[in-house]
Amino acid sequence: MTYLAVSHVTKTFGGLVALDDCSFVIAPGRISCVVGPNGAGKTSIFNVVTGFIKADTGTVVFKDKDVTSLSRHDRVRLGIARTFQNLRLFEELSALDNVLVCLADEAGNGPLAAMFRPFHTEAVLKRKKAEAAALLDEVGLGHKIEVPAASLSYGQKKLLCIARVLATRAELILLDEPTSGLAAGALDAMVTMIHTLKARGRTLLVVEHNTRIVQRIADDVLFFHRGRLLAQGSPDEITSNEELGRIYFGRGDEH
Ligand SMILES: Nc1ncnc2c1ncn2[C@@H]1O[C@H](COP(=O)(O)OP(=O)(O)OP(=O)(O)O)[C@@H](O)[C@H]1O
Repeated sequence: MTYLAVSHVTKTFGGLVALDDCSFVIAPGRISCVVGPNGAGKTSIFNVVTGFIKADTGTVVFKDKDVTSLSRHDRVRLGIARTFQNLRLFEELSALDNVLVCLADEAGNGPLAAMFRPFHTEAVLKRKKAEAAALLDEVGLGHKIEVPAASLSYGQKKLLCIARVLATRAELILLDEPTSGLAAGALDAMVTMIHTLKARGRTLLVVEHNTRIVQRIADDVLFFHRGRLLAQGSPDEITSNEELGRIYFGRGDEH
């Protein structure tokens, strides 16, 4: 079975080539880190895989199904979900409600059911609240259920984003810079969370700038530069490649 296959994807914005004929395959159950200098195309490839942008050319296949023309919502239903660099939480809502809105709807629980079978709807809501609370517990936020997202620390907000992704029941999870901006303790909690997701059978694609974190979490690394996938290999293969090192560190960036 082809788990995830991106083939010949190109995306331009005006004259700028954000993705240039990118092809790669991801095996299930692994953690693949997407690395490269600023503007390399890392977020763009996430956007193409999750349906947030449409590629000019190329295809995306997930579990043998061509999802290239599916909407982002249909892709979530098939099991592809993501987080964002800028989090996109409902800041004024509680942690619980932030997760609740991401929980998949149960069949037969539409507005008509609410009108004619209110007790059923109430029971469904109760079940969903319990499920959302369990997910918050799983990411270590069980004690913050009623707290508005705005009151959480930055590290807790990032964990809340993970709970929201889990609520979609996705099996392929794309995390856009999950460790950026985190202090040591929160960073270790996120690394542990990423390993836990893998241990529970999830497949992860992770945009990660910090090479030390890449070494701690990655089974495979995809190295992007100027929209092109320059290399795919093990963390050791990629970090020991002098040419890639020059590209990555050549701008004096701190990684
Ligand atoms: N919606 C857009 N409109 C115009 N240009 C865009 C758009 N999205 C991305 N780009 C451009 O495409 C290129 C790749 O951007 P992308 O965000 O994918 O890079 P990145 O590797 O994620 O960078 P960073 O590490 O800085 O987040 C950049 O030059 C960026 O400015």
